[in-house]
Amino acid sequence: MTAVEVSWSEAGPADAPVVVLSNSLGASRAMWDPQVPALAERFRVITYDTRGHGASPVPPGPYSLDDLVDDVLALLDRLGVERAHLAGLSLGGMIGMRLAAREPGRLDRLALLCTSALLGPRQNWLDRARTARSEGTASLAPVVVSRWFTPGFAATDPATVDRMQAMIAAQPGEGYAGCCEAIADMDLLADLPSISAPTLVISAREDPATPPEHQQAIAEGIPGAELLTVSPGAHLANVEQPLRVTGALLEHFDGGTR
Ligand SMILES: O=C(O)CC1=CCC(=O)O1
Repeated sequence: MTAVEVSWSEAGPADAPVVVLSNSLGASRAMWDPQVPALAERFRVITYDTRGHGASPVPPGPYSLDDLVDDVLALLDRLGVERAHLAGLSLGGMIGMRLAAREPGRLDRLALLCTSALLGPRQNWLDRARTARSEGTASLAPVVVSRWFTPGFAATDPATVDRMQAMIAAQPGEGYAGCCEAIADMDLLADLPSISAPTLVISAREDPATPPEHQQAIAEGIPGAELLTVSPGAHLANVEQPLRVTGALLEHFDGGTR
């Protein structure tokens, strides 16, 4: 499939090093709102909506992970950006790993949050895709959002949970389904040893969607990768732990070590 022109925004100085933020399944680029202001003090921050999500085009699925990578590369080309840092959460991290393995020359530093290199069972993703197409994403949103936050966070900040559930329900069924099919057919385990970008892997201890052993496997597979675990936190750890996650991203993209 040819690349689509994804919808994007930018913040920060135009001449600063570029950080691209890649969203999870079911989210728009607004999921990065807790990180953008601080990152934009030092970086040109580019957020975009993965195809099938937010304001991006929704071509008929299935999509492949390589399609989603092609969209990011096309965006960088359109913006005249030769190299960038990239942070991706969940599906965004899968896109980041594949991009890092395929096009190492386009990537400086990589941050992988709450993601996986192999997320089965395949049939579950195909079933979820079918439900998204037949019943819409609103039917999936309550279960999906229950994995995004710990019960403690949901009790103290129900407004954020409601907002995130509405975000999931607003995603087009076809776009969500196409991305589920990309995950169904994804296996990045063989890509990990060839990733040369300095990589920070962020894990959330209470994440039921991509449990910490998935990030452990990624950190063991990518040469020199660093692993940071935050807690409490579930799948959308950047929202539940904004200060911790933003601080870690700033330090990593600045080239520091913890
Ligand atoms: O929605 C989920 O179950 C968790 C998830 C997998 C890939 C992604 O982006 O979110």
